[in-house]
Amino acid sequence: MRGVCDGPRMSAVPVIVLSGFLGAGKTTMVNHLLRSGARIGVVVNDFGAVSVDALLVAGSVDGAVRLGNGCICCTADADTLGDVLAGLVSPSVALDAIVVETSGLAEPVAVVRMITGSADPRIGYGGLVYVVDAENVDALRPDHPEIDRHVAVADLVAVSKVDRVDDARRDAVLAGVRSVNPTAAVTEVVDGRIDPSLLLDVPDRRDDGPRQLELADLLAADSHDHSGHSDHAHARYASVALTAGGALHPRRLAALLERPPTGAYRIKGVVRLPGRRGPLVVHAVGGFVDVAPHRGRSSAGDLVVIGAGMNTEEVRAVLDDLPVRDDESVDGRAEIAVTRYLRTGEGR
Ligand SMILES: Nc1nc2c(ncn2[C@@H]2O[C@H](COP(=O)(O)OP(=O)(O)OP(=O)(O)O)[C@@H](O)[C@H]2O)c(=O)[nH]1
Repeated sequence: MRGVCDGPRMSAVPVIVLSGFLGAGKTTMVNHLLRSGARIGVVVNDFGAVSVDALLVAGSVDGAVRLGNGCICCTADADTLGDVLAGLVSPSVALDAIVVETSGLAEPVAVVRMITGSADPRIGYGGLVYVVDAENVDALRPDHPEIDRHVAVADLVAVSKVDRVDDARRDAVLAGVRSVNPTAAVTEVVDGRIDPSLLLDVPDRRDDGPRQLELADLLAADSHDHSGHSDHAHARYASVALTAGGALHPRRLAALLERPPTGAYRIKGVVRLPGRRGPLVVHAVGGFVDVAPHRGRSSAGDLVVIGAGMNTEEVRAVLDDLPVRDDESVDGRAEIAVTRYLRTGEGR
């Protein structure tokens, strides 16, 4: 899958918002992502309070801001979040993704709006991940209606602590999530072990040459001690790819990007449109679409849908229907369905 979107605009750093009620398992998941080999910036959006999470996440280095593997951890309140993000997306920091962990009490939608509304081309939207605590969610719901409200707007719901409930309870929680949000990607996690590839492009840095033992290595070694539930770790993660030699139909492509299939979390690709000279990089999370001219070397024609709980046959059918058919003519105005998502000044 790597190499599909190697163009410069894909250097827009995806900013993932990670939310969930107090104690749901957000920090545990952040720690797991930090072990993935990707360079991840962690922003703890604690609205002013000194954050215990920041210390936990960075705990192995005495609360230092820059982690040994190049990851960065910092705190930001609503007013400073934009500034913090602007600093983190600078090319010199070279992050693969940023995770903004909102405090359990914060309103994640406000953070999402800030990211999707950002005019900074280096900031991309990486989706809203909401952690639901399988063990405690039923007891919390009556007094905390915001839980269902947040589940309803999430792009991915991670149901945590499934190791602490029986199958019937787990299924009931999953059904409850689906009733509130029928289209989100939904996955179960134990000890935060979500597949990082579901959320971000994990680079293969094995060829980076000799290097010192870093924090990520130590954390990875440590994680092996807790791998009793590894069967769950990659459960339900799926990707479906289309390799198309020719152009895709702009309206059908736009429909896919704007209304991703049930269970899809993100869609990315390098595509051609009929009559348009250069290929385009497309990227969508939760119906938030980003399009840019493709200037990288990888050839156009690949599109990947990544999700959890998808009906992969249905997704395959949607993808197979995208290429312009031989007997089909596409009028020149159709491409606006996709190119309207080009940011200003990007060759609309
Ligand atoms: N058994 C079990 N425990 C878990 C799991 N995920 C997290 N925990 C534990 O639950 C507790 C809370 O996890 P955190 O990751 O700190 O939760 P949080 O959402 O960051 O909490 P706040 O920052 O207080 O909002 C910790 O003791 C974790 O070890 C899981 O899947 N299974």
